[in-house]
Amino acid sequence: MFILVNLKAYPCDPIEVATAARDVAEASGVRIAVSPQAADVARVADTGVETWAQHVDPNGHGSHTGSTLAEAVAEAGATGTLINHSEKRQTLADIDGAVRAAERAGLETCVCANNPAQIGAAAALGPDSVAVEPPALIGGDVSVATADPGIVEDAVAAAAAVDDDVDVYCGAGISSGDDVATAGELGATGILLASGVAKADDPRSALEALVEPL
Ligand SMILES: O=C(CO)COP(=O)(O)O
Repeated sequence: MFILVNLKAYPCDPIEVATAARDVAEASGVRIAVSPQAADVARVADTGVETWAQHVDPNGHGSHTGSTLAEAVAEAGATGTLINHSEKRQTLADIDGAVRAAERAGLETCVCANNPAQIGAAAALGPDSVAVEPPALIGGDVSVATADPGIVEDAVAAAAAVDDDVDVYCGAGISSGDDVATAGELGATGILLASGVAKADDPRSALEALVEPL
């Protein structure tokens, strides 16, 4: 399983989380990445942890004030990017453009979606992975894998019907190793989580608990 820790705009110490994630990944052999604010990408990447951007815009270099350039986050050390997170929705055309921009910059891509129908549409754009995250469960205490296992299974089927090569992740409310294991049993090959680590009193212990059953 791939574990992607999205720090969103939470007031955590990104270096504390990044260092813990790097150490837990090394000790467990589980692939773990951290996705900080764009301004923190370089110093998070400097810890040695796999680092993802939270968003990139479809544009390349040019007159695009305020944009997050795929080339810039790649230059800062990111190796992947989320696109169309539930809290950073884009139009279909911009999602397509962002996937292409990320590819040009050599970034791995994960397009987020609310439900299986959107997962199918996202998979058709040819990203490396898609992630189903029901908005109502994001930031809550109940894992998507427990609250709505059918949405994970249906997302896996929707992606496979379009393109077998696109990995399917899931997220929302995931905080324990059991949640991660259950997501895997439903067919997900990775999870996205945020509050379970970014808001934990001890992010290192939270990460150790996540990988424990893997
Ligand atoms: O949005 C998410 C990850 O991208 C999920 O957030 P929570 O883990 O806080 O539910």
